[in-house]
Amino acid sequence: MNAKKIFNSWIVWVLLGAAVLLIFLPTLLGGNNGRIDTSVGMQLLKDDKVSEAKIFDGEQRVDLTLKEPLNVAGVDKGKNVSFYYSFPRGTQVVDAVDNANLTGYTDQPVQNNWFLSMLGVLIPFILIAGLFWFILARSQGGGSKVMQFGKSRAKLITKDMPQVTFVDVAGADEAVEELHEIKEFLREPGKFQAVGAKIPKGVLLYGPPGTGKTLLAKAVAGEAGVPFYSISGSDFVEMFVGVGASRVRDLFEQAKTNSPAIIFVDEIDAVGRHRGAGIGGGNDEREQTLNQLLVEMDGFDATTNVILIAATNRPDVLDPALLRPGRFDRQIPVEAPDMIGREQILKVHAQGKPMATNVDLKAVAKKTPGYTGADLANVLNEAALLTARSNAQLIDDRALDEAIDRVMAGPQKRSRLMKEHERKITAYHEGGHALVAAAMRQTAPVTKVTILPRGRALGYTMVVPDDDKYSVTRNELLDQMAYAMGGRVAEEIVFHDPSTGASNDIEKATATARKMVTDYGMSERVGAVKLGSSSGDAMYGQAASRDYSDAMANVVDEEVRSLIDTAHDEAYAALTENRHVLDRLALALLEHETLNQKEIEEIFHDLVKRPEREVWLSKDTRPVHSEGPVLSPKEIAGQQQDAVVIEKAGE
Ligand SMILES: Nc1ncnc2c1ncn2[C@@H]1O[C@H](COP(=O)(O)OP(=O)(O)OP(=O)(O)O)[C@@H](O)[C@H]1O
Ligand SMILES: [Zn+2]
Repeated sequence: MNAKKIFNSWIVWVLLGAAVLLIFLPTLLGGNNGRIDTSVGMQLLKDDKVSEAKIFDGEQRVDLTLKEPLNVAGVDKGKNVSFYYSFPRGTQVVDAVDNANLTGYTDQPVQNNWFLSMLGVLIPFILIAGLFWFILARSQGGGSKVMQFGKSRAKLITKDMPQVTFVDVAGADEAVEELHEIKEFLREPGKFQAVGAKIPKGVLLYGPPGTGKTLLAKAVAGEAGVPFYSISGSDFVEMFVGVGASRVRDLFEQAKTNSPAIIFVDEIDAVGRHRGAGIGGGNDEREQTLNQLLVEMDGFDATTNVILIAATNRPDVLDPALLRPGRFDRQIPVEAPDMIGREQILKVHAQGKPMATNVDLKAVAKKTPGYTGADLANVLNEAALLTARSNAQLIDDRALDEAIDRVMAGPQKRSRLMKEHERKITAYHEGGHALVAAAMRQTAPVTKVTILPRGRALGYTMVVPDDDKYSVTRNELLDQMAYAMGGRVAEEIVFHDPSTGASNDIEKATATARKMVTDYGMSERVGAVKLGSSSGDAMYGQAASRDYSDAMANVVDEEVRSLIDTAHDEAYAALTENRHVLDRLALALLEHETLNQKEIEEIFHDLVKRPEREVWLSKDTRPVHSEGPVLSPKEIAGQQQDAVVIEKAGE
């Protein structure tokens, strides 16, 4: 921990001061409490000025209460009547007290309230200890807000003149298009003001992490050539009330004096959460910050020329007040890129990286479904690192393949020596996934199987569709569940002793089954009903709320179980029917560790596919309607061409 930082913080000094004060307080107070000289005390007793006396044997102290207020020399106590003095050991003092004419007299032997005096000494130390504990806890909690407190705010608010432009943002054309207008406005506000056009005050970019939200915001500033002020929502959330709000004020002031400008607030959900939500109800500080933000936004007028861009992965938890017209009324989704987008992003990041001539970025894009811009940038960087490490000059396919796996699952664990039996289990497990996937009717081809451990996985099987998919059908989901169970079922069939390696598969299959029942309306017994709300604030530990009865919960559980059971049966059937293929695959895996799509297809040449499933009916009283869909114009055109070809062939 950085001690210097701690002592920079005034709050620490204040607390330390308080503790020191407390240590010396008893002494200081003692002086004021009317300590008098022994001789004076004895004289007072003699002069019959004392009404009550208390002797504390242990402390060798006598407390006196006088009959009337007295200004004793050296002790200006005004109207006080309580004094005490210390006495030397001996009977002298006791005699003096005895001889005096007192209304009350107590002799307290050695009892001397040690507990209380100990407490007086201990409390300051407890305070100091508590203080340090507090600092430690804070700094470990990742926030270390105490330490930042005294720091200049300018460091949290960064000003930048970004050089990036829209060209650097690939595969996010819709978002870029929306932002073009903002750029135009910042460049030529007069043009918009002249026709009375209202420009949005705030733009909200939302989407998964790493999709380029920050990059987009910077690109707007870069294109318009205006300063870019950025701060993260989590920086606002200070422990001291009022700091966040004043920081917001600062930020807007800075931006306004340098307008036109862009203010970028990352992770706005940290301040912009629905008020009164989260653990323990509201958080005053956060609310104040949020309110200040709203006030500042409302204060924008047509001549302000400042645009607020915010980013979040959780638009669902934002306070509705933020989304009202005149605030973040423009909301732009920034999604993970599609295949073409991925290729474009790869092209952007491949600049300045020498590639082997046979490298096909389109193929890389195809192998990386679901990867975000940040992932792809990472893939190319990893590939470059691997190339440099092996002293090669050009990045080739092998480096790219390894980089893709690395980004997905972490580096290979070559050093991990697996026992032969464990490798065999893994080979059958992964073989089981691959075989069941290939035996299903609605599943994309298996493109890779490996038993090289990587990250936390012992191996993995990759099933990648030819095209991006935006929705999934019931049969496809059932297929997915079946091949998720495939690994576990293969272990069962071959070894009669399943391992723990399947826990992740089981978790995935169960999650799919539950969604089919509660979200997708794919269970006959439950029907097309949405159960529970998915807006549960998982980040704050709230589970999705359940808005159905216990009886319905039972039905859901039964349906989930039955779906899993069916998947288990299907995997079992596929694997037992093709046991010889499974053995062949396991053997190849044990020998080569990794198999590519071509090698897998060869092994599967005599694989028996599962039959199509029966037509699914949502209810018995809704029988199969035999008419299928119409042909699309494209299909009709295709058919006519076929007919022409057949005619030609028949000539
Ligand atoms: N569409 C894209 N085109 C080019 N590069 C991209 C794209 N998306 C992301 N990147 C790369 O990923 C990096 C991280 O992206 P960025 O920080 O903008 O993501 P983000 O959406 O703001 O993520 P977070 O939500 O985690 O803040 C960028 O600096 C850039 O190198
Ligand atoms: Zn598995």
